[in-house]
Amino acid sequence: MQVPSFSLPEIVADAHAGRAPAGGELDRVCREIGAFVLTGLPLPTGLTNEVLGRTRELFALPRRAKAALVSQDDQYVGWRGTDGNRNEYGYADEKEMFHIGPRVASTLLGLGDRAGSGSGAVEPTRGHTAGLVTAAVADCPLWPAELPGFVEAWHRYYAAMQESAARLGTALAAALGLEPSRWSDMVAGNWADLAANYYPAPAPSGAPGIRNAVHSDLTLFTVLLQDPPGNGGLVMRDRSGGWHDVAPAAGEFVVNVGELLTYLTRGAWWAVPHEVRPAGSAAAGDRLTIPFFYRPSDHHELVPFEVRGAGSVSADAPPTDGFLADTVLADALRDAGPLDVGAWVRRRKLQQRVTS
Ligand SMILES: O=C(O)CCC(=O)C(=O)O
Ligand SMILES: [Fe+2]
Repeated sequence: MQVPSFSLPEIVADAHAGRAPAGGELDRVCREIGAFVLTGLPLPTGLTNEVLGRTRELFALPRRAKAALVSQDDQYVGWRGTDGNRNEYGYADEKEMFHIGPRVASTLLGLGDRAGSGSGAVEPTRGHTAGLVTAAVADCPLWPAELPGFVEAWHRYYAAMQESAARLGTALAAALGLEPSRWSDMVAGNWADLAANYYPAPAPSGAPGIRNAVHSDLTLFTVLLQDPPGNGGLVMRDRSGGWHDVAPAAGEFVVNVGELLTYLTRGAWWAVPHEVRPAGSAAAGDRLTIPFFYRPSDHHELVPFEVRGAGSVSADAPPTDGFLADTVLADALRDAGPLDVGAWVRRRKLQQRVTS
């Protein structure tokens, strides 16, 4: 099964015209599947290939250079390796990661001053990028100073993702029937993170392991770029238990609903559990993906929306099969009271950590 596809300019135009985006389909898909393909993002020509290529250069650095990018203070940013390391949910995945956001790298916001300003692609002028790498590296030691092209591409891609997410937010708010300011106030000064997952080709001997164990994201939504061909393997589980393939394709992004939207809609929208299945064999090669994790700053207070179907799933209903999204659903229904995003995320991470 494939997930549905939406054109960003079309669903935004619907929202601006006061129509239900895609004739109500966007809302239905977010309730039932929690994932869709998105096209028509405002990206300058060549930027996705540039960011993918530069990110491959990062993972190709000698291990010692990458180890210098491990954060001492915050295990969720910087570089993390494969050797038996557990991911933030406590699972051992076969992947390396690099993760960064404005809470540790304030220069990421420097190119974002056009956000929300128009319909064209986000492209900083030369004057904007001059001195950027120097400023970024001086500001945050997690940037690889030996790869200026990486630092610049990540800033440009971050700005384009912020603009894309702002536009998508307009359409999602319309799909939920929210006042536009209710959404825009929530994401003003957001702490979206940009990350990369690198899954090496499996060893020629031995069974390939799971690449990214099942989880749902602690975001409002995530916008994922998959390296085409990338070798696939990503699957999403809809609310009724069906698994959907989301194969990489040029010009396509995968959007998945995150647990913050399940919480805010009190269960109406589905934070889709997903995983990256093992590569069939070493011949399948490696895989690179770049997720943009969109969430408000830790200081934002979560106040659930009044939307159709909110809370209509009973808190007493037993979890269907123990997937993580069932837990957040029960939490959302229990009405946890005022909670800021930072406290919510810390609580979710503790709940998700596996011990074996
Ligand atoms: O690499 C992928 O395809 C999925 C990545 C993912 O789910 C994540 O980083 O949260
Ligand atoms: Fe994910």
